[in-house]
Amino acid sequence: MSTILPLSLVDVAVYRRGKRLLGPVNLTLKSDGLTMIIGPNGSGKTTLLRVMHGVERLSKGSAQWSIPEAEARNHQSYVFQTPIMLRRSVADNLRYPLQLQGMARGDIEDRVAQWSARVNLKDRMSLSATRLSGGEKQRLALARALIRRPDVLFLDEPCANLDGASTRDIESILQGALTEGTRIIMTTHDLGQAKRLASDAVFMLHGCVHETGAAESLFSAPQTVELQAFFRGDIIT
Ligand SMILES: Nc1ncnc2c1ncn2[C@@H]1O[C@H](COP(=O)(O)OP(=O)(O)OP(=O)(O)O)[C@@H](O)[C@H]1O
Repeated sequence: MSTILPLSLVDVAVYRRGKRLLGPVNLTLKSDGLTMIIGPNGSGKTTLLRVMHGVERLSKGSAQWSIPEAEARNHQSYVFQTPIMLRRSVADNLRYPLQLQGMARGDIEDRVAQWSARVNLKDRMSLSATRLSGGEKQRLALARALIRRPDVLFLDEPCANLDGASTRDIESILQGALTEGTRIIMTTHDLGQAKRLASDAVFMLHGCVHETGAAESLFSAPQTVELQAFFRGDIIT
């Protein structure tokens, strides 16, 4: 169970060059489960995720964890759509976040062995991470994010460029992390994935939270005509 949640966004807005990218957003994230952020292209999903992670400057409002933000940052990991690899071996990529934390060498090696097995990269450990396939890179990115045991994991479209088998691998790693109590907040364009993984969902439209709720009710009985249209696959303007 997370220690840094809930996260409260109060009247948050982000403007860039006079254009409103987000807001006003009022949203509270409770302490467990997987929140899926869905919505059409350009609706503000990534901006919302970045606001939550504290890497997007707010033009208005506040985003507050249950502990001071600087401290809360140490308990979060963020995985990008296109994984960024260190130009080093797979093993070194896994060691790196633990070295930054100042963990003892023996403990690092134990943790690295554990995670290389969990994400099925054991036989790739000495290979340069840049030579991995797309699916392997994303598994490594996830392992590198989870190896620190963050309270909260943010993921921006982690399966966007992956085939079915790789997507299944990623979802199974996420299910494992959820079972261990990691709080996950992610975006996806894949409604099937949203239904498979989400415990609650946030539907973004034109930079605002248009509808939100428990996944079960939101997917089976969307309340707004816009979300109904989105689920039908209509173009929403
Ligand atoms: N740094 C920026 N400066 C100006 N405009 C930006 C910036 N970042 C994003 N935008 C614009 O803000 C809007 C919201 O973008 P965002 O990436 O959050 O949407 P999204 O829902 O994640 O989109 P997609 O599904 O296409 O990834 C878009 O119109 C985008 O073009």
